[in-house]
Amino acid sequence: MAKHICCTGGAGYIGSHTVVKLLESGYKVSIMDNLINASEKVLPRLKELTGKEANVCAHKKCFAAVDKLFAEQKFDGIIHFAGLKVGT
Ligand SMILES: O=c1ccn([C@@H]2O[C@H](COP(=O)(O)OP(=O)(O)O[C@H]3O[C@H](CO)[C@H](O)[C@H](O)[C@H]3O)[C@@H](O)[C@H]2O)c(=O)[nH]1
Repeated sequence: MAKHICCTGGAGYIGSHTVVKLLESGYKVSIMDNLINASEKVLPRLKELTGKEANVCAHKKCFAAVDKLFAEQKFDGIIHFAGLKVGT
């Protein structure tokens, strides 16, 4: 059975490229991203690029959606890309 990876920040720059590679490599992928610095348009592009569908939790600061994701899904690993840069 395919390993299941949760990718936080998976709609962002590095995260979305990682999701593409994971899907192409045969992993099952869940994306958790609050879209604070990403566009929803990225999400359908991931399927267009890979022909495979990620499970998406674009939670927009809805913590209940995050709780639901973790209650319903079992993950083999989590890759954490959800973060904001601080300007200098
Ligand atoms: O609390 C948070 C904070 C952020 N995010 C999400 O995390 C993702 C982070 O991705 P970013 O694209 O913001 O950051 P990256 O580090 O992937 O990429 C950034 O750094 C790169 C170089 O390291 C390039 O400069 C790129 O253009 C720039 O966006 C975003 O989708 C954002 O919505 C959350 O889900 N929750």
